Amino acid sequence: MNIDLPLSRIFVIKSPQSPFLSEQMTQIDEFEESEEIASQRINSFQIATNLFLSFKYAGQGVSYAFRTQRNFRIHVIIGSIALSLSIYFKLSAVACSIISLTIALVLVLELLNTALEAVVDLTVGREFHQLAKIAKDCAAGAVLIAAIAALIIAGVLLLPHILLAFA
Ligand SMILES: Nc1ncnc2c1ncn2[C@@H]1O[C@H](COP(=O)(O)OP(=O)(O)OP(=O)(O)O)[C@@H](O)[C@H]1O
Repeated sequence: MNIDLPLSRIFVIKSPQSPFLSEQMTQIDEFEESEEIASQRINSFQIATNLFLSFKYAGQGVSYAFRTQRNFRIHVIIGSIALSLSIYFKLSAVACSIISLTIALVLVLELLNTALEAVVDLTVGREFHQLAKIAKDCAAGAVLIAAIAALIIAGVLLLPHILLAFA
């Protein structure tokens, strides 16, 4: 059995009465051809020709998020405080690694949220679109969930040390 069969094709085969069957099959074939062309990124704007330039543009992305996104700055500040406290209280290597990973997760999702917002704005501009709302709300929701998880983890690992220091 061919397990690589696209879901859309399985759906079409299982619906022989579909009036759009041949049209859908043509669309799928065209899509597969265009996907091959797209994978070569012939029409893409490619200027990062070496590793150094790739790092430079990645750095510009982080810098853009820091300059323009208030939430990103807040997460960087809270993350830095949490990491400093982990070092100050001499938390174990495992605990420090877990805190670092949760901070990274929040920042990574914040960057992806910013990227998605840019792509949505590029696509729909100032027009209201229900799908644009879903895309932006879900991306923001992903950041929120990661931030709550980070707070819980920081609370579990750091709070006992903070309370002891003030006791
Ligand atoms: N084109 C659109 N169509 C429909 N709803 C939209 C559209 N653009 C934004 N929204 C709604 O407005 C909300 C805020 O969008 P906006 O682009 O201002 O993000 P933001 O305030 O920069 O978000 P964040 O704080 O996550 O960076 C979205 O979560 C969405 O509900």
